Amino acid sequence: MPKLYLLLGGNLGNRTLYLQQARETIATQVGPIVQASGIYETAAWGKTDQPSFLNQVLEVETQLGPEQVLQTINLIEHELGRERLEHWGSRVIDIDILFYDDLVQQTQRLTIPHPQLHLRRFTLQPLQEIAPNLVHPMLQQTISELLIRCPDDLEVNPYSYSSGEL
Ligand SMILES: Nc1ncnc2c1ncn2[C@@H]1O[C@H](COP(=O)(O)OP(=O)(O)OP(=O)(O)O)[C@@H](O)[C@H]1O
Ligand SMILES: Nc1nc2c(c(=O)[nH]1)N=C(CO)CN2
Repeated sequence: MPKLYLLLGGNLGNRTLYLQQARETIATQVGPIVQASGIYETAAWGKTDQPSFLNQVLEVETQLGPEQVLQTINLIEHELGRERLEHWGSRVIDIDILFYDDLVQQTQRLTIPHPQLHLRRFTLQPLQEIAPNLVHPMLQQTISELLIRCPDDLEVNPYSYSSGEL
């Protein structure tokens, strides 16, 4: 079954509760979560004048194709109250597709692997926890290697491990 890596993030409201609700909905609508990283508190990247985020990475087994995954996670974001206000702005929940097996796809709607994952410590740190030896299919480097070379030095701190348990 295809293996999918998702990044969850949010910096508004009850951040742990939104992550928990996202995990529960993903498990029923996308597929079983086979690994979950701990939850990290991370300084806002890109647009820095906003509250810090909680981020977590999930490995999910799914029978959905990539476009169906995108449709489903957009619906979950909508159900949980996500409003698209501004690019890189504050949000209650954001769900990004990081990898879908070894697929490389660039269309207007969907880019896999996520085009900026190698530039974002808030993504690489939780990803490294559950998939250190995963090889990026375009960059041909492992997640551990990408993390060492990541130019971003924003703070990424462990926040909660118990909530990351399955
Ligand atoms: N790998 C991907 N995962 C999720 N959405 C993607 C991906 N590639 C392209 N998209 C497109 O991006 C849109 C969502 O953009 P969104 O508003 O979440 O961007 P953002 O979270 O502000 O920024 P970023 O994508 O840089 O994290 C989706 O509707 C989708 O069509
Ligand atoms: N720390 C952190 N910063 C961000 C995040 C995020 O999830 N975590 N998401 C963004 C838009 O996708 C922009 N900036």
